Amino acid sequence: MKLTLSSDIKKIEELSYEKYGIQSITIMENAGSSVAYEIKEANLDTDEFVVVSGTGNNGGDGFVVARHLQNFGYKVTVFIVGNPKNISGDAKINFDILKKIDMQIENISEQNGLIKFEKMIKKCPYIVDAIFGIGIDREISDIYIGTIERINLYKKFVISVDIPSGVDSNDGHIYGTCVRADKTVSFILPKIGNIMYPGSSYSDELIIKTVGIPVKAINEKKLKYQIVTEKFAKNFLMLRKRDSHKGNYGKANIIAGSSGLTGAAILTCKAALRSGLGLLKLYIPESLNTLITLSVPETVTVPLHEMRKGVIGINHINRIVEDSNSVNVLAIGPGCGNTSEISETVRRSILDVKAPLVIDADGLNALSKNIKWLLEREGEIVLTPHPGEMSRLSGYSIDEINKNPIHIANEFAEKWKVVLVLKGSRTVIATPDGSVYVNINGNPGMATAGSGDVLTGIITGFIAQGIEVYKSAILGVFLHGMAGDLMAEKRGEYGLLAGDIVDGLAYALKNLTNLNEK
Ligand SMILES: NC(=O)C1=CN([C@@H]2O[C@H](COP(=O)(O)OP(=O)(O)OC[C@H]3O[C@@H](n4cnc5c(N)ncnc54)[C@H](O)[C@@H]3O)[C@@H](O)[C@H]2O)[C@H](O)CC1
Ligand SMILES: [K+]
Repeated sequence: MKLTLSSDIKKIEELSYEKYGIQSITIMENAGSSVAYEIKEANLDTDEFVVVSGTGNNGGDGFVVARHLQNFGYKVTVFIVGNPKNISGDAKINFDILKKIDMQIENISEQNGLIKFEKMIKKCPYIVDAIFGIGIDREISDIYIGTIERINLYKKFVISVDIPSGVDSNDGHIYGTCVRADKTVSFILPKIGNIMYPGSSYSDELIIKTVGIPVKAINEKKLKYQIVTEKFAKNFLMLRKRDSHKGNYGKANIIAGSSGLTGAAILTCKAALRSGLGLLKLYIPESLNTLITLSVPETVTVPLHEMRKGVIGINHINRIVEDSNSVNVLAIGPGCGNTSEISETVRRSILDVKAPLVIDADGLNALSKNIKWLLEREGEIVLTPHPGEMSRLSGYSIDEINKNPIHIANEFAEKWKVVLVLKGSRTVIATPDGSVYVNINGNPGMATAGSGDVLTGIITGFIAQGIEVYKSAILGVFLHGMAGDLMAEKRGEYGLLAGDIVDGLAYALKNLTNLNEK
């Protein structure tokens, strides 16, 4: 499902009005009535509702909701917040209708308005939040703060129009305070602020309603962001033919692990194997070889003589590069340690390995000191940073990255021509052509040591099988989250281990392939 900026929505609405002859008042009517029907069908334990309207078009939607609720037999009181003189356009038309049908209208901004409002919502804690929609553009102040804080204090049920008031629809940040909604009815397509944190956490449920905008208008607007859904991801899976053999499922080389960090190598290999690839080769310091072969017997290991204990010496790089030019993918980084050897291995792989690369963890830390190596890269490459690694790669602070991961991932992927998997509560996959995919499954239990190693393994495994690189990244992130959700269902989030995600992968893949067979 596509994801929008407020400018995208405005462009789509403009196209609909100017090119396709749709009347904006019709869209407002459809928007407001869709919210009213959502309330009616929820069969809430009330026959009374309070509608809180701002003075913009979100407020206009609220006026339409009020009229439809009255028609459904609800007792409705409308509270305006802001100066009613600012109400204009379609909102004004609907405001004037309310006055003509003797709707109970109060003005919170008037003397004692807030006291009246508080008294009302104590009696009737069922509220429609139509204060701000995609038009909010600054910190919330004075009377609006008082209104929103009272809504959150006394509410029994709040339904937000388009987006909870206080969320920035373009990046999900909060303008100081925000309505906490039980439901949000958004229109046409979800906004980034509906999906990204913290905005996404201000509504328990999100419903998207088409409100009469022609599909032609939506398709005419090139939208670069989209949500990863099961329907979207499962199409990337390769079906396994009955008469196949392991050669059909590709080969991957992995450089991972060093003394004290073998767990990362084990998790990455197990995850790659669980993804269904044919043959996996792990380059490992020879002193760690026994441990690895006991832990992951399905992996072919290449024990390499160590110049320094527990580290792969640079004397092996030519062999690794040569080997890797005859496999489907090379992954570097999990548990490699921050050494000059790994840095040289990353450099040579970027420059000389034409097969797709997956670089994670310590491989990223090496790259971040020499980002210009990417300019000499010929083959495809996937980078899988968490915000800390992304900060070192991009120069943005971790706070900036967490505030706007979509924009920063998009900018970096286009600039450096990489597939970027920016991990987080909403993992973002950005591609060199400027497309951005937001994954919305997964759970906080997955924020655990080794979870990133598992993701690297999954993505590597899918590339090995011949799935396009960007699709492998999307499918890998989706399945990683699906596996984590399946295992959290069984074991809870607190006790979730990265190894559980590896176990969950098999079930997640089974579920997804069953869906494909239907
Ligand atoms: N015809 C249409 O455009 C339709 C829009 N839909 C709904 O309209 C909202 C967008 O409206 P809204 O969010 O109210 O934005 P506006 O620009 O109309 O008005 C906002 C109003 O508030 C002022 N403002 C912004 N931030 C603040 C603040 N922090 N404090 C105080 N005041 C603030 C701003 O200056 C404007 O004056 C959209 O979400 C839909 O719900 C219909 O659904 C479809 C038709
Ligand atoms: K709202």
